[in-house]
Amino acid sequence: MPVSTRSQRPNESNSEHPHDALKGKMKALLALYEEHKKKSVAAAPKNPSFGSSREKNGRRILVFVRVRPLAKKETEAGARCCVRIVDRRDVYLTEFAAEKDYLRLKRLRGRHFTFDASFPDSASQQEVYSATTSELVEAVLQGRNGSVFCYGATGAGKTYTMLGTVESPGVMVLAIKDLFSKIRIRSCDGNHAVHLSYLEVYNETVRDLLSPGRHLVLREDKQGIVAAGLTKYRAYSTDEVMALLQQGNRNRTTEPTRANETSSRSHAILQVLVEYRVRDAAMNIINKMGKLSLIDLAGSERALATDQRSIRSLEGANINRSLLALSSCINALVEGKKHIPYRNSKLTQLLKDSLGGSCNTVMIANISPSNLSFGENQNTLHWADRAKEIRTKGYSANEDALPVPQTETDQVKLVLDLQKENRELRMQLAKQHQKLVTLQARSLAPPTPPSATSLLSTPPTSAPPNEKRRTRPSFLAATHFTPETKNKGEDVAVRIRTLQQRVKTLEAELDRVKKDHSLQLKQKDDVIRELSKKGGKKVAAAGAILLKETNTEEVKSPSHRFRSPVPTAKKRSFWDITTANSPSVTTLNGRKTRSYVISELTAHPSKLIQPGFARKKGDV
Ligand SMILES: Nc1ncnc2c1ncn2[C@@H]1O[C@H](COP(=O)(O)OP(=O)(O)OP(=O)(O)O)[C@@H](O)[C@H]1O
Repeated sequence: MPVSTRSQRPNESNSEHPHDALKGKMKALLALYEEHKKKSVAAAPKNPSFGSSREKNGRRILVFVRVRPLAKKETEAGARCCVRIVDRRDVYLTEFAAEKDYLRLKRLRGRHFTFDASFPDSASQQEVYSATTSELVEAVLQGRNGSVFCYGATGAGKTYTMLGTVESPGVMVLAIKDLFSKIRIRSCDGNHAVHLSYLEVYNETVRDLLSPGRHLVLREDKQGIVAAGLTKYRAYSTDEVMALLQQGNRNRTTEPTRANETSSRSHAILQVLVEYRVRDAAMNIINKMGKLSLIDLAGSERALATDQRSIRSLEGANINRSLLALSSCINALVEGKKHIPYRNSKLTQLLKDSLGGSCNTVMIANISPSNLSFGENQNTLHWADRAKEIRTKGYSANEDALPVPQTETDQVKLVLDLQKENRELRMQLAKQHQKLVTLQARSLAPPTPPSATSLLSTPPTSAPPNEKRRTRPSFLAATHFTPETKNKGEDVAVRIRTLQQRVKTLEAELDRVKKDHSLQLKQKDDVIRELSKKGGKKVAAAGAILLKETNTEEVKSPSHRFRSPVPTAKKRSFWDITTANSPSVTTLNGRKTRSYVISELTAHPSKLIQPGFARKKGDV
């Protein structure tokens, strides 16, 4: 109703001045906006970091879902998209009525799931890697174990996610690249050693993919379940790891099934072990270790989806059996049962650490968007939803002592602390150097016992005599040279020899101190450089001062340690290798593998032949 407000006074009751109306509207709009903002914040995918999921009674397994694009075959078969991802977190699965089911034609049934993050078919490999695995790689470098496994029906995109193609490398490849670049940033003097092993579980037998031939036996030892005799390769560079990965993939068992032309018929586990040394508070060197397990499971499948013939049916039965064992373990873990039936299959024995140990675990559930795969998708999402409730134990006991800064203030504080420690170390070094110079001068001068006494008993420092000094044990306190106790008439030549010996010892000690110091400076500078990158301007400024200081030191870059050994022939990089559509080959035992051996290459056998990656997108 139009109201004339002209004659009304603004403070009159029931009157509404145009300004008031406007104000009211503004208020309502603001309230609406605030409400919307709150809702969208609540709906936005929470950062599924391990920090946030770290709780008293262990950490929850992080579960992600990835939808692959609709395949050409599916489109041709008239498939419709039945998966919708909202806010990168919620997955809506729609069940369409059958075309001829006229009564229910318009009736849609659906299910809704929420995960730590969900990736639509447009998500890139890098996006998936960054959200799911990059934190695990960082944690492995701090002595924690991490596992990533892909779960889903056959043809849902597990191998694509894990291995990828040469053009779009998957999680395994990106993790290894990231691991090496992180090591290069933080390592000093080849401090990190990377070992690699790659195995498959095929028909309930464990095989070494890097050295095929024998069946391996699983044993439980201090480190958990291990495959006895599994080859462990020491790797020095990303290229080397890629070559090993390709070698392993060529040996992996694959078969065309009705659902997927290169279906993985085995579960593959790539383990990357990182060993490194750190100093504890008492400056003792301690060894640490972090393990990253990257697992590409074979596809769960309906009997009809694959050929029901001979070997295939046996493979299918074994795959389903091990996946069933996996779901029993998930159930038992979720229900908090005391007995977890890990022993029911080789796969669950190998996954024991990832599911119930001290491990950061990530599950990536792969689904197809096709309504023809509704049943499989529902099944996958059901287990993924269940897995969300699994909690693994706390971090491993050998967790790194380096504090992880939470806020900018923490970072600034850490930088300042490190600067202070750095200054102290520099002072110590200067003092040691001064001592050496004095001793050298002393050795050249004619020996006069009383002055030698004063020299050696009083450290040459400008600090006041009563100043509290560091308690670092010094060789100067050694008892075997005490000039006061010597006779004045002692042979001068003997004294000089002794003194020269002391100088030698002192030089050796100084060398050691210098090395230690350089090592510590480098480690701290690396940390500061990293923090400066992460942190705000304050950190950058503080870091810059320190870097400036550090640059005056002669600290050798350790990066050379991570280069591959000098190649004898021109070494092809992983990226140079072509992926011609070579056919799979059959191995001696009759099973097919991902071997793509080109005839030209077989004439010159090399470690760096074709990668056994998943088929390209166009081949879907
Ligand atoms: N995100 C994706 N983008 C493009 N193509 C994809 C994607 N995911 C899967 N594909 C393609 O879908 C096909 C099947 O994928 P893949 O072989 O990875 O399935 P899988 O789950 O490993 O199957 P199986 O369990 O039978 O081994 C492949 O051709 C692959 O290239």
